[in-house]
Amino acid sequence: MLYIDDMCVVRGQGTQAHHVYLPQLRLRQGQVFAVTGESGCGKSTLLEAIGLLLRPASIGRFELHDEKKRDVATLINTNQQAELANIRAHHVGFVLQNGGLLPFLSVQDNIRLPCQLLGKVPDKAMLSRIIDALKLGPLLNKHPAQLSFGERQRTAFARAILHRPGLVLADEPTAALDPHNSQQLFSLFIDLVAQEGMMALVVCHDWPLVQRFNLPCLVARTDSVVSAQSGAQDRRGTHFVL
Ligand SMILES: Nc1ncnc2c1ncn2[C@@H]1O[C@H](COP(=O)(O)OP(=O)(O)OP(=O)(O)O)[C@@H](O)[C@H]1O
Repeated sequence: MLYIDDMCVVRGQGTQAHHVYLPQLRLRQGQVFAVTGESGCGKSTLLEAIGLLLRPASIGRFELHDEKKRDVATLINTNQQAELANIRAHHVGFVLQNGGLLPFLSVQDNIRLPCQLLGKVPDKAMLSRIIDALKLGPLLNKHPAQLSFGERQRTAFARAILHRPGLVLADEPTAALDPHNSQQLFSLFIDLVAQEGMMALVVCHDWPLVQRFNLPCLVARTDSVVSAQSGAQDRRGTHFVL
C-alpha cells in the first residue's frame, strides 16, 4: 500500500512559485491510477515528489508498505537523503516519456541495467514473464535506434520493473505513440502491474484512453490569480484530487 496525506510541493520561488498539493492518496498493490490535468499544472512535479526525486515543502503522511512498512515522511522531514536514495533505487521504477534508454546498450542490457546497478541478479522467471508479456523476445539484441517508439516504451517499461519496485511511476509513457499503440501499451502496463502486484501512477493527457480502461484518476484542480499588470491568468497552485 502507498499512503500519502497532506503533501505540498513548491516549484519556483517568490511570486512565481507554483504549489502542488496532494491532500490524500491510497494506492493498493495491483492498482494503477492515472494523473491528468492541463499542461504546466504540476503532474511531473507530483510524480517527482512521490518518486523521491524532489523534496516536498511539507508532508503529513507518506508510507510505503511492501515487505515492510517504510515511514518515508519521517525520512523526508529529518532529511535522511541516503536512505531516501536507497528507497528510490530499490522500490521505485520510472518510465519516461521518451523511454530514456541508453543508446549504446542493447534492449537486453538496457532492461538489466537497474538490477546491475543495484548489484541484484535478475529473477529469471520474472525476466521471462516480462519479455513474454511485453513481446520483447525478437528485440533483445537490437539497440534503441533500431526500435519503433512503441518498442522503446515497452523496453523502458521492462527496465523500470525488472528489479521489482513496489511503485512504478510513468510520465506520459504513451505521448509519442499513435492511438493503437497507446492502447496496446496501456493494456500491457495495467496487466503487468496487476500480475506482479505493483502499484502505479501514470500521467496521461489522453482522457479517452483513461476512460477506456476505467482507471481511477487524480485530477488537477488549478487555482489561478489574475495578474494586476497584464490582466493574464496566472496559475499559482494545483490540488490533485480523486
Ligand atoms: N525546475 C523548475 N523550477 C521552477 N519552476 C518549475 C520547474 N519545473 C517546472 N516548473 C514550473 O512548475 C509548474 C509545474 O510544472 P510541471 O512540469 O510539473 O507541469 P506538468 O503538468 O507536468 O506540465 P506538462 O503537461 O506540460 O508536462 C509549471 O508552472 C512549471 O513552469
